[in-house]
Amino acid sequence: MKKQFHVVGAIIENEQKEIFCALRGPDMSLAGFWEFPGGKIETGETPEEALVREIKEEFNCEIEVREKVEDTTYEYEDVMVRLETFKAKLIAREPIATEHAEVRWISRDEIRYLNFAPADVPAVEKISKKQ
Ligand SMILES: Nc1nc2c([nH]c(=O)n2[C@H]2C[C@H](O)[C@@H](COP(=O)(O)OP(=O)(O)OP(=O)(O)O)O2)c(=O)[nH]1
Repeated sequence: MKKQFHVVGAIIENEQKEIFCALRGPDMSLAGFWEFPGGKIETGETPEEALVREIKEEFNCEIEVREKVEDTTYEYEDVMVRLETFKAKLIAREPIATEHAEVRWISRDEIRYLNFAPADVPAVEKISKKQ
């Protein structure tokens, strides 16, 4: 059976209504794909706790987790990923890339043109339509 990961991703919106997107680097799995920042839930954590921890670890900032946007399971060639995405607000510091190749704030009109990881596509489509 394939390995299964339960992953959380944050849809962080700024005051200009742009969304924070991160590009996976060459040393990461799914290299070259854009994603919503986040990571794997550890044992004993709620999805919201995992998201706050991952964003602090990888982007050195604090978020507050808001409502859930999407819950999708995607079967990659070697792993199954269940990705839950949540809206989130920055409450302290600006996010900075420590592991990712690049980060960008993108408008909802433009977000569909980024090459997002396949598991993220339903969430990207959902937020692209909403203004
Ligand atoms: N963080 C995040 N991961 C995602 C998204 N979409 C998606 O398929 N993934 C996948 C990539 C990874 O296989 C896994 C998340 O793992 P992680 O962010 O903890 O990454 P990692 O570098 O520790 O994982 P890995 O390279 O060891 O596989 O979920 C997304 O929007 N955000």
